[in-house]
Amino acid sequence: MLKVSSVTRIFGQKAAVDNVSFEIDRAAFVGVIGRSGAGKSTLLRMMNRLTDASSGEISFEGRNVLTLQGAAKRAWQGQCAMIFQQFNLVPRMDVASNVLHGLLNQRSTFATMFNLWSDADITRAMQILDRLGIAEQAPKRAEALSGGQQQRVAIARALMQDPKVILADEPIASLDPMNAQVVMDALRRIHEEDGRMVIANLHTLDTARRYCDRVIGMRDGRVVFDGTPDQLTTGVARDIYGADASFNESATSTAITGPRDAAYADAMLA
Ligand SMILES: Nc1ncnc2c1ncn2[C@@H]1O[C@H](COP(=O)(O)OP(=O)(O)OP(=O)(O)O)[C@@H](O)[C@H]1O
Repeated sequence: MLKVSSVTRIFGQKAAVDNVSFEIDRAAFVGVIGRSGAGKSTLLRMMNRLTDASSGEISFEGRNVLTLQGAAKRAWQGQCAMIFQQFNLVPRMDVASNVLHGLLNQRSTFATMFNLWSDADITRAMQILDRLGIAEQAPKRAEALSGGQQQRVAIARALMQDPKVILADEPIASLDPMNAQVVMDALRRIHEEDGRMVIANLHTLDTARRYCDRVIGMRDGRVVFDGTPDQLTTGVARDIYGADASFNESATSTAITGPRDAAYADAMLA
């Protein structure tokens, strides 16, 4: 499905991503972990074509997305929606309009400028907000919402594109543990219910272990681990983070506690 082959990105003298290769053959939930500066964001940004690769290939369903230009590139960016640590919403715009802006790639500039959304688009935006438990926030300005709610608006905006892949760059790094759990549960549910691939950069081990089917560990631009959460032992984690024997897992923990079950998630979303 997604094949990353010998991808490198050089900034100045430094390889931010250094000859990275891996394959994801189904719509899995994949976590990418590693210390700050390991190259996680650069890797995701290359997939989404926000950053150019220096060399290598990234193919999705058999097509190299790194060479796409113009409309084909925009169409690919529509298929792999990106979610950011800082949500990247328009703060003074209402929540529903922020979500509708997920359609930007598919609409003319004219229609977008004048907010000419069809009834079907508006209904869909509201259904997606409802699914994420924040429909009642639709008329509010995005900036009036909590961080966890804003990230769910960003997820709703991504879903508006009906993407095959969701790329999440540190989606919970700005959130408290409770909101982090709500957002991760939402991403996991979207993955399970819709069969969308999720690739999430995560800075905490416990989150990666808990939510991901597969974890890729990066260090200094290279993949140093690629396996299941079970294989991600403390020793392996020490290697990925480049820490010595005093490595303490809790230093990379969001301290999410409590059972991950539907009732709990529903209570949080209510
Ligand atoms: N636009 C840029 N220009 C120059 N250097 C860059 C640029 N973007 C990233 N880098 C460098 O590339 C390396 C990898 O950065 P990247 O942001 O991909 O890492 P990361 O693992 O996502 O870290 P963080 O979690 O801190 O974002 C770092 O050394 C960073 O300074």
